[in-house]
This record gives sequence, C-alpha cells and structure tokens, in this order.
Amino acid sequence: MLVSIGTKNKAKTEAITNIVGNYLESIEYIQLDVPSNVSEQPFSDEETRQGAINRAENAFEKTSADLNFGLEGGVRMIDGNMYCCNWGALKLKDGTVLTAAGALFLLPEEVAKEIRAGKELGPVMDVYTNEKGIRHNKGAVGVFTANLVNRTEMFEHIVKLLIGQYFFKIGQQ
Ligand SMILES: O=P(O)(O)OP(=O)(O)OP(=O)(O)OC[C@H]1O[C@@H](n2cnc3c(O)ncnc32)[C@H](O)[C@@H]1O
Ligand SMILES: [Mg+2]
Repeated sequence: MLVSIGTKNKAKTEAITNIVGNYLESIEYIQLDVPSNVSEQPFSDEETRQGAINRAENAFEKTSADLNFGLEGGVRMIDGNMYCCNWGALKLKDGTVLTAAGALFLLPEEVAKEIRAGKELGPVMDVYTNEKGIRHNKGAVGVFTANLVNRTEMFEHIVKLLIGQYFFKIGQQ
C-alpha cells in the first residue's frame, strides 16, 4: 500500500509513520512538499482545515497513492484568546476526503500579539525559546505544556482519528 505524506515537517511525518505503521502492513511512503493553498499562518478552523485538505489533495495529484495525508497547524480566536488549532485530512483513491481536528491550546498574549502583527508561529516560537526548528519536534504545544504533549504526539491523535475513520468506512463496504 502506497502512503503519501504532504509535508517534510518531521513532527508531522513521524506522527503519520508511527500510527500508520502500527495499524497497516507492507507500507511504502512517499514524502513530498506540497502547497497548502492557504496562508502560511492560517487564522481560523475553516482555513486550517482547508489547508489540510488541500495538502492531501495535492499529494494525491502527484502520487496517486492509496492513502494521502495532509496535516495543518493554525490559530483561531475564542473570546479574545488565541488558540493554536490543528487539522488533518486523508484523501482516498475513490475521492473520499476524511477530516479530523486535534488539540486546541492557548497561546500566551506575548506570542499572540506577534501572530496578530503578521508573523508565523514557527519563527515566533524559535525567538521565544531561543531554540531552532521547534516546529519540527516539541512544537509550541511542547513548550506551553512543559513537554507533557509534543507536536508529534498531538498529530498522532489526529492521524489515529483519520485511520480509524478509514477503517470504519472500509468495514462498512
Ligand atoms: O512544513 P510544513 O508542513 O508547512 O510545517 P509547518 O511547521 O510550517 O506547519 P504548518 O504550516 O501546518 O503550521 C502553520 C504555522 O504554524 C506554525 N506552527 C503550528 N503549530 C506549531 C507548533 O506546535 N510549534 C511551532 N510552530 C507551529 C508553523 O511553523 C507555521 O508557521
Ligand atoms: Mg508551513
């Protein structure tokens, strides 16, 4: 079975290979950078979800794989507070697109104000922590949960929701 991954981000890729590898056998992966066709920093659930769908669709266009994953991070406002939101999409060969959302967690005001000023969360987190490439490992979620939940783990939950929906669908056929 061919599985395409619409990103080269390490946290996202690991989440997909960890979960898919747990539930399916004889997998070949193709990893490719595809556009999300939304802003670099999505600003709502709608836009973040659409980014995940577009990545899955674009990965499918390029690979015609059996399972095509898109994962996208963004932010959304609730009652004046900025939350990081996370979405995933799984496109199947028959055209079906399954979607699922993951954790929402609060961003501190000093980070939120940088995002409102037009910056991207990834680079802002690197400045905030004085580290490089946070988005590829623990992520903002790792920083703001004292490493209790890292970005891979957060995306693993979304991938599990997607694979679970896929099993439910094929079980019904
Ligand atoms: O290479 P891609 O797949 O694009 O990976 P990415 O890290 O840029 O991830 P997204 O485009 O999905 O995320 C949108 C923005 O939010 C940032 N971001 C989202 N979640 C994050 C997290 O947990 N930690 C750090 N940055 C995060 C990310 O770096 C982008 O600036
Ligand atoms: Mg990105």
